[in-house]
Amino acid sequence: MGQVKFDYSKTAGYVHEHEVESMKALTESARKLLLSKSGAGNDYLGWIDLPVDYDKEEFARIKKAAEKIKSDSDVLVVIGIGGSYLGARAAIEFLGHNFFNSVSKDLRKAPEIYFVGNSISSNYLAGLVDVIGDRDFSVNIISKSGTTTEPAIAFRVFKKMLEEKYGKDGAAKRIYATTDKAKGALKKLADAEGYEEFVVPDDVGGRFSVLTAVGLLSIAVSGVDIDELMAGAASARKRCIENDFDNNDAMQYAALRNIMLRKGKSVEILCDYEPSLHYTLEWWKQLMGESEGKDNKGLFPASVDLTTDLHSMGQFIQDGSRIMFETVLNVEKTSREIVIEKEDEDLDGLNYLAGKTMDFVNKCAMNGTILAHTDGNTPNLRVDIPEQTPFYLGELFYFFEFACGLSGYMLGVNPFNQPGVESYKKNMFALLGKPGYEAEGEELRKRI
Ligand SMILES: O=P(O)(O)OC[C@H]1O[C@H](O)[C@H](O)[C@@H](O)[C@@H]1O
Repeated sequence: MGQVKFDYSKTAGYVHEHEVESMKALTESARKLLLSKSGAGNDYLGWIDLPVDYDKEEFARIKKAAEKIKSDSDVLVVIGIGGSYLGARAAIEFLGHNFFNSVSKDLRKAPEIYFVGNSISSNYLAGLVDVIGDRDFSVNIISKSGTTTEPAIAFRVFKKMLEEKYGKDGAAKRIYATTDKAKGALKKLADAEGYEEFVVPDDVGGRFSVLTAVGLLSIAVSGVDIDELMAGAASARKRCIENDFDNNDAMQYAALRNIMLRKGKSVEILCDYEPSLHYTLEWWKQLMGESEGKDNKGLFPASVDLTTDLHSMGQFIQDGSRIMFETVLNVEKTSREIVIEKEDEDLDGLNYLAGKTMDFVNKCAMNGTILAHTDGNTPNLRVDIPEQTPFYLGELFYFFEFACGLSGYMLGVNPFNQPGVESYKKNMFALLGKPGYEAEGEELRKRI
């Protein structure tokens, strides 16, 4: 069986072995800090042991709830933002049909799944109401804090819609609340209304929560084997915590990221060659961005979908400001093959590809691009994913989480807080006239 692997061999002309060598001690001390739970943000390290130490009773309840939703709903509405949304969406897109919500139910074998409460767009929300129409649906409202504005607004709308359709009691049986075990407005509401509740553990921050009920319920509804997902994460965990640097992909990746930053590369672009990985990149951006972007430091995490964006951003990556490096997610074996056929008249000039698979073409594009960008002084790292299966996705999630924790400590920041996110919220509340923010509101309005 393969495994998710990290490869930095293509940086050979740019990063020297002695530079990697000199990072080993720092990477090892960051790992010690993580595993001994003695570093900054050590209240939020529950994700480290999660794959082997999770609430089995709740896990079984998640599976049961998923079966119920599958049996009584045509649509599942998942309400959440940031860490309460991106992991589930990443997993469902990585593992599901590329046109998950559009294919027939026979192919999908699950309800349609839509994400909402991740913006404040009334247009988007109203559109989703149209999509549901008069069909049966359920709601999974997810908020660790239980007080985030975007999901709270969306929940009001879908809660009312459910209550009008099924009555208060019927609606309560279709609402699943994933939140803190004790505090927050959502917890209070869920208790009062009698919703089925799932817990976001205190010591797992939002962006590290995909393998808790936050991600697992909707992932299970989509038909994914969540035991396999956890097994993959457990297998990556073992390597991350036990192996030495030379056999430790997460340590090597963390080291290479920090070498790049120190050499003046301030942007890391994560690249995929499969549209179904788009949200994996989005999940990664929150993970890295919120963990490292603080104290005026950090790599800016960006992403491109390839080859799509080679026709838009490719010019800049090849030839623009030399501020970035790339990390390519390489799916080694495609889930579905298409062979390019021969045509009698070669009008489009493609007969030289006859008999080749589309994936062969995709891989040639990838390898050619890696070399071209490297030659253009955009160094390339690569993460190899054997196949798009739950097991390997579990490995991938854990690999990135562990590397993120290491990399943040090597940078000298607390990777597990996000104080900067509060500034916009404060201004928004002040402008909205939220009680308690009156004076700030007056000041801000003068500046608009
Ligand atoms: O789950 P919630 O408490 O609603 O939080 C959702 C998201 O919003 C916040 O503003 C944080 O910056 C994120 O880290 C978090 O994932």
